[in-house]
Amino acid sequence: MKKVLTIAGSDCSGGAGIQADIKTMTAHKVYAMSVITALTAQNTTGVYGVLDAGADFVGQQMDCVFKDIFPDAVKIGMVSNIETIQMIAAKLKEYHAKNIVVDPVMVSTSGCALMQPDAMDTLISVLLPMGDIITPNIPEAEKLCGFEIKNVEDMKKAAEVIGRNLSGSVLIKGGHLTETADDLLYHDGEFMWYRGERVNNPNTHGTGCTLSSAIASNLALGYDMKTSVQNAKNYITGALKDGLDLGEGSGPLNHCFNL
Ligand SMILES: Nc1ncnc2c1ncn2[C@@H]1O[C@H](COP(=O)(O)OP(=O)(O)O)[C@@H](O)[C@H]1O
Ligand SMILES: Cc1ncc(COP(=O)(O)O)c(N)n1
Repeated sequence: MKKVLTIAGSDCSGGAGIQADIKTMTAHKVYAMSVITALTAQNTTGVYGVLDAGADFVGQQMDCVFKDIFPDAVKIGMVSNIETIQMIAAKLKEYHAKNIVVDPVMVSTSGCALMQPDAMDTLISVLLPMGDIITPNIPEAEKLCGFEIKNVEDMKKAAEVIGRNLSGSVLIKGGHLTETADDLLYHDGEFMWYRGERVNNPNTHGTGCTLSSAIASNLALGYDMKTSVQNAKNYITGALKDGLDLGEGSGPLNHCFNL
């Protein structure tokens, strides 16, 4: 069985973070492991509290995982502070982790900050360059490239600017555009569009976490980058189309729609 590790924050309401990641990985029939960076008290309406696990304890969890059940792929989500980011980067290097997917989580779908503002530079300079692929949404890509993204042309420019200093691929997710849900991959100097049917579903809590975990699962299963992104895109579209409607705010997806 292939094994995938998520390094992310816990979402007690089960729609995003570690919980979304484990459900997605399980639906892909890979063995899921988790290193928890922070506990969040959140639900579909907002994030009400964050309790950091602390860099040392994150490092200890990573030691336990990598020394025993070595993952075939690693997905990184919410990492809220500088020390934790540095610890994760050091451990990924120490253990020669492979198939690294970095989702630069900054703000939740409900609009709450999940990363301390002063951690941005460390994320950009230390963690993003370690990714085989990074998966910013449009607001995150805007922060990374420094200009506004209003249309698909801007997405291309942003992908090129963000990818310039990285050896891995950049996937800019188009979920925040209003007409389409097309994602753009910048891979080995080439652009590739993943055209997605825009699903009329306001319940998008955890879409980014789910997509990045689906990519990591596909990489672990041995698919190449382009195929992994396509398979993950098909999975997220299916999970959205299933139309689960839970909670008062932007609800979670049905991760098990295909089982
Ligand atoms: N309404 C929608 N219909 C179809 N796909 C969507 C929709 N909203 C988001 N997606 C897809 O979900 C994935 C996550 O994108 P996005 O919501 O932009 O990320 P994030 O959750 O990080 O903000 C992308 O593949 C995006 O195209
Ligand atoms: C612990 C945690 N991690 C990440 C997100 C972002 O979720 P989304 O996938 O909707 O951007 C979240 N709301 N909570």
